[in-house]
Amino acid sequence: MTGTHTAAVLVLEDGRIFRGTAYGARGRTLGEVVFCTGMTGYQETLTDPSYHRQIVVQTAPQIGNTGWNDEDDESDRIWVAGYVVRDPARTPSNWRATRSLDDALREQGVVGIAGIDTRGLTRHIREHGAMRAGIFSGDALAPDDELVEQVLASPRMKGADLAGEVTTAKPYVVPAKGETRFRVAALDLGIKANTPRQLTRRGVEVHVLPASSDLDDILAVDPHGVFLSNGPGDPETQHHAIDLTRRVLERELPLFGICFGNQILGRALGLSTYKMRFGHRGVNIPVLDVATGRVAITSQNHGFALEGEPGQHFDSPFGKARVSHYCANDGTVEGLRCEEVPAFSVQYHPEAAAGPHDAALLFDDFVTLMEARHAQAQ
Ligand SMILES: NC(=O)CC[C@H](N)C(=O)O
Repeated sequence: MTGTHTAAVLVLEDGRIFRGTAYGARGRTLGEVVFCTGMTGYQETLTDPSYHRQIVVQTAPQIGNTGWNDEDDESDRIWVAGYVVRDPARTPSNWRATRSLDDALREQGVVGIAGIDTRGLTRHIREHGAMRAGIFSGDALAPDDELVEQVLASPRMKGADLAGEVTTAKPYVVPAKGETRFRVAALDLGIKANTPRQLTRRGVEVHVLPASSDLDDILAVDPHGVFLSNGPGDPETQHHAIDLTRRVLERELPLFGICFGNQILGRALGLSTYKMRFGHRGVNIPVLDVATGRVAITSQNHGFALEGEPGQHFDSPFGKARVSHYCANDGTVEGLRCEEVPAFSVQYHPEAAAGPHDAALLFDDFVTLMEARHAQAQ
C-alpha cells in the first residue's frame, strides 16, 4: 500500500453504493459481484480462471497478510475482474512472498477496493443475489447515477459464454510422475494448475486440450480417460463441450468432470442448469455422499447448479444415472454418477487449491475407472 489513500467506489446494479479506498490498480472494472468465504488461499482464488468476469468479495476481513509468491498461481494470470477487501495487509510477511498482493494486483491491472464493510455487502448479496457491479477510482469516478448506468450497461453472467476466453491456445502435455500408467485428455474450459498435478501424481499423463477441440483431437491422444475441467460462465452456453461429452459417453471412455465439468456432464445426460441466487464459494462447504452417508468438507466456486433432487435416479440417453452427492447446506446437486457408462462428476473441487483434501480420493476413483475399463479391453 502506498501512503496516500485514493477514493474508490463499489456500485451495484440495484443502486447500492459502498465507498472505500483504491486497492490494486486504479480505474474502472465491471463484473458480477460474488463473495468468497475462504479464510485462506486468496492467491489461488485470484488466479482461478472460473472467476473470469467476477468481482470477488473476500469475507475474511484481513487479506494479503502472506503477500504474493511465485508458486501458488492456479494459472498464468489473475482472472478476477475486481477485488473487494476490508482490511488489506500493510506489512505482508511470508518466507515465500516475492511481492505484496497490492503490487500483484497493480502489475496485472486489476482494479480493487479496500475499507469496505464486506460483512454488510455479503448480507446484501445473500439477500438480493449475485448481481452486476463496478469498482471505480481515479479518472473513472463520476456522479453515482452515471456509474449505476455504466453497471446496468454491462453484460450479465447468465448467458455468458466464457470458456473460449480462458482456455489454452495450444494443446500441452503434463508428464506423469514416475511410471506412466494412463493417458488422459483434459478439456481445458478454465483448468486450474493443481488438477493436472493431482493426476500426474497418480501416474497419469495429462494432455490438456483447447475448449474448441473435437472428438478427433481427443481420440488422437489415444486416451484411457477424458477429464472435463472447471470454468467460467453459464453452462447452458457450452453446446460444443456438451456435444463432445455425448460423443465420449457413446464410446464408453471413462469420464470425470469437476464443477463446470459436472454441469456439462449433467446437461449431456439431459438435466438442466439454473443460476443460483448467490452460489457457493469457499473452502468449507459440506457435501453428502448419498451412497455412504459420509460428509466431505469441500472447496467450491460456482454460481450455477444442476436441477435435481438428492439421491434422484434418472434415465439418460446413456442409461441410468443418479444424483450421487448433494450440499448439506442447501440440498443442491453436488455430483452425478452414470450406472451404465463409466462417467461421474462433482460440483466441488477435489484438487482443493486452496481447501481441505477430503475429496482427493475422487482422483483415485477416476484412475480405478480407467483401470477397470483397461482390464476389460485387454
Ligand atoms: N468453478 C467452476 O467450474 C464454475 C462453473 C460455472 N461457471 C458456475 O459458476 O457455476
